[in-house]
Amino acid sequence: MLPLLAVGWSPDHRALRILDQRHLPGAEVMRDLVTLDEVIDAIRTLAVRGAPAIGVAAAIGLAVALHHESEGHGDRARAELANYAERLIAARPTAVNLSWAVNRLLVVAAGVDDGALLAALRADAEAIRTEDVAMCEAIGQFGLELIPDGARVLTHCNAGSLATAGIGTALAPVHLAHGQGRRVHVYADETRPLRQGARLTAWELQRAGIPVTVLPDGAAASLLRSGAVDLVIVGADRITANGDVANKVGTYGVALAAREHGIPFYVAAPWSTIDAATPTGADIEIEHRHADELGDLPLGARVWNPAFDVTPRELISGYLTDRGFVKPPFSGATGV
Ligand SMILES: CSC[C@@H](O)[C@@H](O)C(=O)COP(=O)(O)O
Repeated sequence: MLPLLAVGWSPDHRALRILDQRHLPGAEVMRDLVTLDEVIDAIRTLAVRGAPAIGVAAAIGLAVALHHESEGHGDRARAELANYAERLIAARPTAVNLSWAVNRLLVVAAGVDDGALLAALRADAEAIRTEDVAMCEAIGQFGLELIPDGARVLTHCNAGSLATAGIGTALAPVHLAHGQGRRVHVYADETRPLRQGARLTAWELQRAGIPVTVLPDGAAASLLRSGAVDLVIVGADRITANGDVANKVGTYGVALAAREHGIPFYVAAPWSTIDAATPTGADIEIEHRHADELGDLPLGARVWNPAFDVTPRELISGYLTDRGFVKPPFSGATGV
């Protein structure tokens, strides 16, 4: 089976290449993006999505767009750098990996002269991509102990290969366990309103030959009560200093139900998702999205459509990272 390329470079390294997730599961459409507007639009519309993937996309996209739009002149690129960085960071506010990646490139830029700027940005964007691949692999290796033969795992949203440059975060141990011949069954919450679980997680797991059952979000509590699930693993968009976790809306409800029914609830994320500068989940900016995403509604109906929610640390059994299982507080640590 060919590895999944959700985000990376075009073969000539002149463009950001993404698998446009808006077309999944129906069609596999690869797109090459070169302008800043194209990159921002792809992030906003979830053509590329998932916290680590949008960090990688922003890093490669910034390097590529600056090169393209400054026609390769470092002095012109430097004049645009701060403005491009600000616009990219504003594309989606909740996943810390986006600002983490862009700020990392700004630090690199500050350390080189104009003549070396574009090459240095490209090199660091590539380093962010390869580090993400390695972090996913490490998360998978550390997480293997959670997935014995016959494990039944519930997940919410998509924190797999489609959400990273590698084999995913929450799904990394699942992919590796399956690769070792362990039987594993995944229950994928549909994940309203954009259906990342039904469209993306189910597609990714089927492609890998891993058995998957999709359920409506509203059925997750009953499934957990039924005894059909051994553990829950989800990804994260931001983990604050005290251990609170922002992830796709609906995660909090799953965590509450898991606690009620005595089922372990794990969060898997790379170190770059830990935001030690933000004290608690209450300090996280939660992205709100357009009412259209909720489908047909009576004219004039009011809508509350947060893209993420916060799960408090008390509900989290363990934090699985590329450095192993870690415990809050994370105040001494920083992903940046
Ligand atoms: C490894 S991805 C972790 C999270 O980013 C993921 O669980 C999630 O909430 C993605 O939300 P999305 O709105 O699809 O970008």
